[in-house]
Amino acid sequence: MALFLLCKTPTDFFNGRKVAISLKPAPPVHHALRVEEGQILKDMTVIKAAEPQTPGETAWGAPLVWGDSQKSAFQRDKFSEQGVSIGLLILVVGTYARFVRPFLSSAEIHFLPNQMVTYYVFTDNPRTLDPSIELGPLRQMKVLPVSELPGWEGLAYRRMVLFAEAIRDSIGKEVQYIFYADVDQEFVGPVGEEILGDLVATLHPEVFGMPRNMFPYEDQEVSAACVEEDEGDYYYTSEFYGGSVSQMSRLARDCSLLILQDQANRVTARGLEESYLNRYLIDHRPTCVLSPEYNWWDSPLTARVPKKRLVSFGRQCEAFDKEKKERQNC
Ligand SMILES: CC(=O)N[C@H]1[C@@H](OP(=O)(O)OP(=O)(O)OC[C@H]2O[C@@H](n3ccc(=O)[nH]c3=O)[C@H](O)[C@@H]2O)O[C@H](CO)[C@H](O)[C@@H]1O
Ligand SMILES: [Mn+2]
Repeated sequence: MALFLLCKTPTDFFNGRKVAISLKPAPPVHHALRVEEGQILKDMTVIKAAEPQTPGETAWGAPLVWGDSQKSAFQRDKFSEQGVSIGLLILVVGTYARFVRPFLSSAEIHFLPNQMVTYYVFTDNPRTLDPSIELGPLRQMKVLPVSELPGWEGLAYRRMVLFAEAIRDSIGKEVQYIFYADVDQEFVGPVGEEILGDLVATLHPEVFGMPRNMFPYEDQEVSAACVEEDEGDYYYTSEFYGGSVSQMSRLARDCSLLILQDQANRVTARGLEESYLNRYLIDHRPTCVLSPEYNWWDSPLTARVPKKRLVSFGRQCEAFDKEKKERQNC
């Protein structure tokens, strides 16, 4: 069954939206692949089961990081001697305010606990952070007010621009490394210095282990995010990525240009920001690839991992059926 088509032949792969001017939440990958809830395509299960579980390196020689590997332990030792400063960017707008406290509390415990971390909270409502959250001695928080981002549509178009400007104007002068994380997640296991690198991207847990022709890259040729059939090594998640200041500055700037180009042409990539990020990461291969331990949720397609470290509750909810969504207050 051909589940993926070329840029030249736009299809209804993602809900029949050739040109989606009004934005709709991106469908979970198992929906995009037409897998019914709880029912996995038999051949796909075989393909996924046959994949090596914890490869240590990418085809281009970048480390593929599993937190409990020896290489990761070595990397942690190396950095623990020198000390680094890291900025963690989160966006908290509208109803997503409900996620910020659990997110930050979990980051205090698990996210680079022995390093200098500054949380940069982009929010339309700084009061969300009252009363202030108690932070560890090496940690601080900076609130960056954002305005006029009505709904997801405004956010999706403006988010990368916001980051690019903030990195250029302030953040870039204050820290050595910058990570972005979706706020609808929680750290549930240690995330240490093994994640540090120049350009760091995380493998999408539902796509990891699938053959290349199943990757849900953008396929509309009119989109700046379009990926040709012979391109692409991995499909990355948009929920967690990072790198050095210069690399993150370039990533945010270039992705925002791709997004603005599509906006001008009244086109939207079907996977929204994830599509633009994947396009960028094909043109600029990551120097460090994080395994799905660093972006995990439970769904029929999710790869099994030795340890869960960062779990997406937002995407977890999307993977539930209607009844479970109600039970879990999604
Ligand atoms: C908005 C959107 O398309 N979400 C869909 C997208 O999740 P995603 O995980 O790609 O997006 P998301 O809903 O988590 O939004 C990304 C991030 O933007 C911020 N944010 C977003 C919206 C908002 O009203 N306020 C706010 O602060 C927040 O930090 C959030 O974590 O793909 C999922 C499947 O894989 C589901 O289909 C989600 O419904
Ligand atoms: Mn999310």
